Amino acid sequence: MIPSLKLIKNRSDIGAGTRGSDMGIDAMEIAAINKGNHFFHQVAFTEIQTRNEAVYHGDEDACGRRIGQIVEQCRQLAEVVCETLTGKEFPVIISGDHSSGIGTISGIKAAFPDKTLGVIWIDAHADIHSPYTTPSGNLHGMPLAAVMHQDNLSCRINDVNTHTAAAWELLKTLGAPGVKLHPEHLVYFGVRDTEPAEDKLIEQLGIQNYTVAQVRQLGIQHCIAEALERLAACDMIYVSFDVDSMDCDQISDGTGTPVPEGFASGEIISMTEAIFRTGKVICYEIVEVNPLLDHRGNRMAEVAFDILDAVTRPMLKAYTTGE
Ligand SMILES: NC(=[NH2+])NCCC[C@H](N)C(=O)O
Repeated sequence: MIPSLKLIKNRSDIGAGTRGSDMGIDAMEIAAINKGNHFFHQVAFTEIQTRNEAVYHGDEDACGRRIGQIVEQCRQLAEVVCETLTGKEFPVIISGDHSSGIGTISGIKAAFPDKTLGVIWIDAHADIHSPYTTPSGNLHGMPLAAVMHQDNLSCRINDVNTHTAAAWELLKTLGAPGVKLHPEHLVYFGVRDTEPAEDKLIEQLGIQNYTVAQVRQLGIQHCIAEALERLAACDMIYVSFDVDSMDCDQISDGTGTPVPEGFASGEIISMTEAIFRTGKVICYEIVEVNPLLDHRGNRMAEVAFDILDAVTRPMLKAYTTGE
């Protein structure tokens, strides 16, 4: 049976350095309305309470900005993701910034502690820093290190205070104890803007990244088939789509950390559809749409909505028609 889809709106932007990704959800809804598409009206949704007022507080955590509030945000998101999955629904999450990945993965592991998780992370960034290596202090650059328990201390550049260090340990244990994702069960698509500490860790852990050029040269179906082969031992797959994986020059700069030479939206759709065809995907997330930074009207949100619509349409159709 195909589970019914549950939309989780997580309007949190405090893991990013620039404000406004909390408005990405509303920008996508407006894009849908303007296209005459009733997705946001038809799909059941839950909203996660935000802590975005944290931007007004003094922040002592230079190596993990607003980390205390992000622990709470991710804890709450994890609870809702877990409830959704145990209620046999399929969570589709729209988040502000990508620190949400900690909450989502923690929720999946809370729901299925004994199952092996595979993650396909479609992003321009590796998001594998820890407070010890981050150049910015922004938590949206750290979600994968948190769930994989990778502090990467051999590349340490920061002195981390005790509050940040304690909150980081809390982030690692959200939802379920232990490592939630093993490096061999993570596959990147489109990563092209990293720092040396990330490059070293990726190499050391042997994490696979399919670059935009490789995907074009080898073909989408080939790369996805290979990626899925790598995740053959995984019982379930989470697809995390950061819109900055797309080409900011060709599509839009409506995202906090835009990067050129990325994917086209059609490529993202084909890749995601191929991943969904495995039947193993149990959760899908879109992040980092920031309409305040968009120099092309509401284009990033329009494109992000088209992708959401395309990848969820078969699921929606199946459960409304009972196929
Ligand atoms: N999810 C994102 N947009 N991440 C951007 C991270 C950028 C940079 N690596 C940092 O840690 O600050």
